[in-house]
Amino acid sequence: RNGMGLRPLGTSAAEFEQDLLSNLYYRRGTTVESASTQDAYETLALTVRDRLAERRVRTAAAHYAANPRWVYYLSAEYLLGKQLEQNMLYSGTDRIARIALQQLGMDPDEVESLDVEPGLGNGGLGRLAACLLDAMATLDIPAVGYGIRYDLGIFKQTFSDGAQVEKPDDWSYQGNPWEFPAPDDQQTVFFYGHTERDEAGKTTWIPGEVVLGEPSHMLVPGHGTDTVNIVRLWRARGSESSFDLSRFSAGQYAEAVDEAVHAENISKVLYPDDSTDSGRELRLKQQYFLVSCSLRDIIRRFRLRNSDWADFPKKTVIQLNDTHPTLAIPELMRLLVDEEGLNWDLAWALVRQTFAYTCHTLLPEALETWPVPMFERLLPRHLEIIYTINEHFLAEVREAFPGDADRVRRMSLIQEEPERRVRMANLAVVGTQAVNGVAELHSELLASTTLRDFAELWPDKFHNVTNGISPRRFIRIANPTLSSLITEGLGGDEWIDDLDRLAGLEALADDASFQARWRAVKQANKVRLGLGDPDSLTDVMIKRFHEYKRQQLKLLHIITMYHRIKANPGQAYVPRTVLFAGKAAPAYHAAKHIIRLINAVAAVIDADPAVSPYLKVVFPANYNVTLGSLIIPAADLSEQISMAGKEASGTGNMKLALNGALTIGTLDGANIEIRDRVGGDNFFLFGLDTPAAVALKENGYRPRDHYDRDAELRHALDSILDGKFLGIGREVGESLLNSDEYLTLADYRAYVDAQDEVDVAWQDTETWTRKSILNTARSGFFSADRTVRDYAAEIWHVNPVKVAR
Ligand SMILES: CCc1ccc([C@H](C)CC(=O)N[C@@H]2O[C@H](CO)[C@@H](O)[C@H](O)[C@H]2O)cc1
Repeated sequence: RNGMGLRPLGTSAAEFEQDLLSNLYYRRGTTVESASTQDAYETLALTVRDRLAERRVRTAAAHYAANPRWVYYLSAEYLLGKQLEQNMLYSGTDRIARIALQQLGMDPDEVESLDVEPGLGNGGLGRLAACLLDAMATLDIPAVGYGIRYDLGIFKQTFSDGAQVEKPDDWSYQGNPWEFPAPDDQQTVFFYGHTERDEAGKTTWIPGEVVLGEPSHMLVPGHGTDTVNIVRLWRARGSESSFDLSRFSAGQYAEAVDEAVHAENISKVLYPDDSTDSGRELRLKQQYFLVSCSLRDIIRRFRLRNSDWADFPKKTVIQLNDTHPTLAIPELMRLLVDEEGLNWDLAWALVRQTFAYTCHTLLPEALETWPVPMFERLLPRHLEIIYTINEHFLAEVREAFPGDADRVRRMSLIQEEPERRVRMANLAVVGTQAVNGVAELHSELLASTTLRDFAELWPDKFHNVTNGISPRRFIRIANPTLSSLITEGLGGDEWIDDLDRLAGLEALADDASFQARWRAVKQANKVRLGLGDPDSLTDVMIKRFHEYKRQQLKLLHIITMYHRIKANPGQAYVPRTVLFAGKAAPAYHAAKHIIRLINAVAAVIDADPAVSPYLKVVFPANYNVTLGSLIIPAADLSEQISMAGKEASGTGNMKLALNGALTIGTLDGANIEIRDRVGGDNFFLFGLDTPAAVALKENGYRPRDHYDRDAELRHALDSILDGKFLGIGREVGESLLNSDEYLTLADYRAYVDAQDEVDVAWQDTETWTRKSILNTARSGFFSADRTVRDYAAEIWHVNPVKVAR
């Protein structure tokens, strides 16, 4: 019997098979003979889940006993990826599970193919949240992730005539075996209504709408340890009384369920924007729903072992993943002052010590602000609290910068002109003890531009924590063949949880046989991907579509190659497969025009026998964690070509370098730190850096100048404008020629020249392989474990709690 008084779950294939059978009979209610593949999948999932749940129980016991300082990660998005393969690896059941399934006459691959990816995020921010949760558990840090359990995740992308088409992603319509619903922990959330003050000055919020938040959690296992943390996702429900029986019996069926449907709409769908503030009221409702449910749950957990509010910040650090959960600041003030009766100053001191804020963008349009009238209607009490916070804060600003009215106007939590709006980024900075950017350049630019006023007032509040990625997800699971070659080369697999050990590969970078096997692994991964000629240079650009990321620049290079090959058919060319993948926000038309043009160019090249032997453009639909895990191991060249000063960090750049791809990139985001660590010889750098880009924009940038003086560029743009590609792309061509906000034409020549260097380098196979091995060997820094260690040391001040076996 283990510490929980239970017979420990077996580790042999026979014992696993036993558990499979009992789960098939007792939890799935069927037999081997009549079991469907879905039955087999659910049963397998439950059997694997049990082994992690066993650790979860021991983790909860250890955390309860330790009464530690907790990290609560509040995020509107989590891109967790498929769970089965990960949970089999972490529970050490991947081998025995396959044997047991075969024993029962089931095909493991067929069963595993039913695992679904919960697409509860848009891109970088959502995936980073998942990588950090994985690292926190692996480092034995007591932590809980809080989020929203959207019924519909990020839309499914298909193409029709090359144009993006969005379809709803009902990811859990077959159910989700990886979650534990906990309706008993439901919370009550208020909206609308008004506030009343009694003679003692105590404020009460009389809501106009009441909604229930029902949680379910998924296990977040650590790798190589027994810690199993959780991510708790809230789903909105109508209150008991929301079903109107009288209307129903009057035959008004729709009206009868109206209130319930209205409530459930709050967690119905993820907003598919990843850098433009939609400003929709439902989005604000989602954000408040998330923070209200989560804070009540955090306080419930605090009270299990503590009773003095003064201990709250000692036992609790809440990380705000961008501004989306910033309402947590006024909400905790409301709970402490209105419900717990603390005085304002004490409550404010506790709140500021409790929260920390990570900013993930530099784009002004991505910084959320909410119209005061909408805010007042939906959250009347919170607006009052924000006004009071602002009053105290602006007094502090006036004190520190007497007579500087402009600064007061810039720093105020309320934008006054042209309309009154609540500035969520300002509130996030004022209400937290720490603010960080996600790469060195980003953090510098935050302190010197976007949040400059605040950095001048509170310089010590500003930190940098460079992003990282889970080595478990993005090399051990995504690239098992490279992982076993590395394990062999290093004489052990400790590197997976201690990524700096990859440095040991440097000694093998020139070893001919190791090189040959390194190339063979990449080749096999290309064959596995099955998109384009495996012998060609696989040139990969995988990320959300946005003009600052400059997929349009990659497109100009493709068209230039096309023209060169057409113009000089006899010449030898490095065969290249250019792979795009990524979604555009449905309302982002400029990005969707670029997608359509890419597919048109791909079709024209594919149909051209003079070019297609040397150049192929592929664009697999519906980019997500699963597709990324297939593409990344097959990549030779990683496109990180954003306009300098625009990409906060990037994390795809780290995943591709870790898997041996060479980067062609600008001095932007984490590209700079990747180049510093892998070495300038092993990175293709080009383009304007941030100061040069800013200067060019300030001195009246004229894209047409580049068009006029660069023949290849002019030829490429003219072919777009003349409709040479199925008549598609005029909007793209005109916006480049007339506005080109992200300096695409200014960087064109340097980029094309750098790509020519790539072609030359590719032909020196040994040197290319050496550079590839060195990229992997020097990527240890970009482990999410290092990122979490930085957060823990600089911002969270938390310690690991070991879970006894
Ligand atoms: C209001 C709409 C909205 C939604 C999401 C966002 C995210 C912050 C966008 C995002 O995913 N940012 C990316 O975050 C990554 C993780 O830190 C960085 O690596 C990327 O550079 C950054 O673009 C902004 C605005």
